[in-house]
Amino acid sequence: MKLARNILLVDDEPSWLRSLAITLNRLVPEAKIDTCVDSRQVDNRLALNDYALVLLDLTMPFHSGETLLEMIRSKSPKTRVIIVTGVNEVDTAVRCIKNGAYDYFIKTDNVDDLARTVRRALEVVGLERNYLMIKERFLSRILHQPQAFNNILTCEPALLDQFRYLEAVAMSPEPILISGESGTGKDEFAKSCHQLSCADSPFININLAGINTHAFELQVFGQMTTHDDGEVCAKAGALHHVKDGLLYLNEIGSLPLAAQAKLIDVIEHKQYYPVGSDRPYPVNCKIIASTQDDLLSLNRKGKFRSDLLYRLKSHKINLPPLRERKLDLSMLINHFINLAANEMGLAAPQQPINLTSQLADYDFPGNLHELKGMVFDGVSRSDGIQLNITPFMEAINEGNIGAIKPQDLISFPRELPTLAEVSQALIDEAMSRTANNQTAAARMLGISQSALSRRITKEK
Ligand SMILES: Nc1ncnc2c1ncn2[C@@H]1O[C@H](COP(=O)(O)OP(=O)(O)OP(=O)(O)O)[C@@H](O)[C@H]1O
Repeated sequence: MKLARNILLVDDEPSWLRSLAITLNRLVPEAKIDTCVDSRQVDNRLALNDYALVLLDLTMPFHSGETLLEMIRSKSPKTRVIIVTGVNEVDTAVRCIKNGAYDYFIKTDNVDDLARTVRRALEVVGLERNYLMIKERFLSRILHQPQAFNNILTCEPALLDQFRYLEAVAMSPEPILISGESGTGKDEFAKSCHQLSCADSPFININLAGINTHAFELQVFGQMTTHDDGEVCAKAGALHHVKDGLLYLNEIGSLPLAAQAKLIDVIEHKQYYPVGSDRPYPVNCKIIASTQDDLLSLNRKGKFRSDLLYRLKSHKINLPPLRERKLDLSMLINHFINLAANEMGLAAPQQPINLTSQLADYDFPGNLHELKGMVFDGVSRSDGIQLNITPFMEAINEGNIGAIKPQDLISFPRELPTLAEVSQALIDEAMSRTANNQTAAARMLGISQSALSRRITKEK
């Protein structure tokens, strides 16, 4: 399911139908509008199309609006009906609402009010359908399109759960937020979502790290420039190019506050204005954002808007770091060995049997980026038979140096010095390293300057 936006206008007056379609196209640009002038065709049109909303006249030849209302409510209960009629009778209006109409408008009513109601009804239908679909899919616990996850190898139950969740929410009109450290597979998840929701449409990835508001607007919204001679030059942005595909906004935590306000407008109103234009254009794409930052803590520091945070969090995927996915290690190493060997035109070397146990305590701060780099390095240095493990050992050793405590580096003579001697030696060393600056020496030794001064005086 995409956004609920298909509307059928039913009225026996062709000129009214035409003008209503034009007005709604202008005021609710995200809607896709069909018209039907013959009440006998309504049943057929509903069977062929999945309409979110029907705007229905009451008095028509062949079938009255009230008969059609009853038929639509029983045959297409997920379709909402708004009565738009010249009949200004309270009794009729009450009867229609009781029989399931979403709202009732008189043709002379303000058309802006009608447009607002149409937009609200589309949102209600979208949310209802979305909720039902997520519930059905998530409860089934079966992956319907496992091929969408072909590039994400895992046997970790926590990640397999995320596959099911992504499949359930991929068609939702709400945005998805993917969070996780660098290299945990956020881009791969966004690509899987593209496969699941709109594989035949474009996938556009925009990295927001370091972007300013103007650059964001130009890149995402595009620009219209009117020259002095009246000629208009248009430079399309990502929202135009992506059409009904997927827009992936990478590093959303880096977006400046002013640009966040523009983005929330896009998500809320499903429309955007190119720079220099006051004409709204509809947004038809799916939006995924990703972050390495803790957006809640950025929000507390006033660097991330609450409204954007809560809209993005409607569907949230959190990817665990590689250090919490050690079950996957061996499989990922083999996968990257094959990738590397393929790319370098070499025979794929074997993974040493004990490699993963040697890596058991290594944290992989760079996650899969780091593992991939190590394996590629190991393949390029290998003899074609066994993977060269030098890059892994270098990383483990570098990691261990960081973990060494100062006391591990001290070596003692056979006969131990007294505490007083060690204390004096430490003070002398600190004073000599700091050119007799007591404040700096005290900081080095972890005591106050007055405490150091007392000790020095006592020694004298
Ligand atoms: N489960 C996986 N199986 C196989 N390859 C993977 C898996 N997850 C990620 N990769 C690969 O690891 C590398 C890093 O993944 P990816 O770029 O998706 O991470 P990221 O979280 O988006 O990183 P960054 O925050 O730096 O953009 C990529 O080459 C990707 O193809």
